[in-house]
Amino acid sequence: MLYFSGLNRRAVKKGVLLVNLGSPDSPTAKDVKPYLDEFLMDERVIDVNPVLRNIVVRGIILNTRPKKSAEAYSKIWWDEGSPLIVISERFAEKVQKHTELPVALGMRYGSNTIKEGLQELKDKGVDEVFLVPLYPHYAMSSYETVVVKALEVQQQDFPEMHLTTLPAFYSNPDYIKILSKSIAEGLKGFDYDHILFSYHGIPERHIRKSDPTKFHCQLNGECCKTNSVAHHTCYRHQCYDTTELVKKELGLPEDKVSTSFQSRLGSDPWLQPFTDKEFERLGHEGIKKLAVITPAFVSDCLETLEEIAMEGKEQFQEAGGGDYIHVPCLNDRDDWAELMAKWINTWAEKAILPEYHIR
Ligand SMILES: C=CC1=C(C)c2cc3[nH]c(cc4nc(cc5[nH]c(cc1n2)c(C)c5CCC(=O)O)C(CCC(=O)O)=C4C)c(C)c3C=C
Ligand SMILES: [Fe+2]
Ligand SMILES: [Fe+2]
Repeated sequence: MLYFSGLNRRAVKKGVLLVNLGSPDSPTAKDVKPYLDEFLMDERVIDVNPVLRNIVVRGIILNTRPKKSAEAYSKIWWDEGSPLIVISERFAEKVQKHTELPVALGMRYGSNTIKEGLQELKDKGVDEVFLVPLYPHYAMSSYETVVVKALEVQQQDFPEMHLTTLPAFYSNPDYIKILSKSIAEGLKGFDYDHILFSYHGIPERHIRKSDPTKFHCQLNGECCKTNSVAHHTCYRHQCYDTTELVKKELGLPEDKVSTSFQSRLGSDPWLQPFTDKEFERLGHEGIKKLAVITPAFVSDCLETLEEIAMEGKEQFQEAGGGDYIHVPCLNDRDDWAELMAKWINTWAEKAILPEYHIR
């Protein structure tokens, strides 16, 4: 479909690039190593000076982590490949059914790169791209690095292209409705004692670095309750907001819901409370039936299928807990693909981005 842009009424062709994190090519240490190298050498993931990052990543982490990670990936790998990649492909195909704009998929790390995704769009004549980082929340190690990489690639290889980016949608009312519906379906028939919302963790330092005011984010929980421009880029605030909005949408009892942060790496202070410690606490406190929700991820992946659905269950039960479920991510649900297409079509027709509320 052709659209006209600006005063000169230049015909532009619009298209969409969905971007997810990426996975290794196979669940072997040989393939996990180069993938982790690219991931952890990203200055927005391990944000220390380049010399130190090289020592920490290549001199320390990559000596042991690939083998351990490969074992974890082996437990969740599908016949078709990495769950994250397969689910993202299925999602992109479904979105394509609901929009006339060409939809391409790229990964931030590993194979199926952002460059390949943009090339696919270019081959279809696209010069106006709607960039969709597949993360509900803003973090420099997830959303921001996708945007920066896409802009770098655009400037270097596709100077004629123009990118518009979908904002973090953690509080978008339509998104919250669909997320809540998926949770309600996942909880059906499970008479829970407690629901834990577990988000991917990040170092506390990242929150301070992303604070444009440089004084708002105090990491004490109180800052997140006062309205601030800092919340556009405060991952902690946005995660708590998603929990609150779902709690409200589903009318969940206040005392049966909590929020925690998983997957920490290294010894720096990371966002707390930690999910694994929460499993122990809840088990010790006599919680018998626990449901875990993982809204930092739109697709199930290593962090949900292995760390939460497998390891988490063991940790909770070892601490005295009983029945345990992990509610799947949105994955390729029809309503989620339709919502993404609605955002895309609204942008294409009216140049309007979806509504979200900063509080
Ligand atoms: C400093 C380390 C890391 C930061 C910061 C980080 C932030 C972050 N990550 C995701 C989403 C995912 N991470 C995944 C895997 C993963 N993450 C890290 C490290 C950091 N992540 C590592 C080392 C790994 C690899 C696996 C391992 O060795 O444990 C995945 C799963 C990928 C898959 O193939 O399934 C996702 C998804 C977000 C959203 C985020 C910041 C908010
Ligand atoms: Fe991660
Ligand atoms: Fe805050």
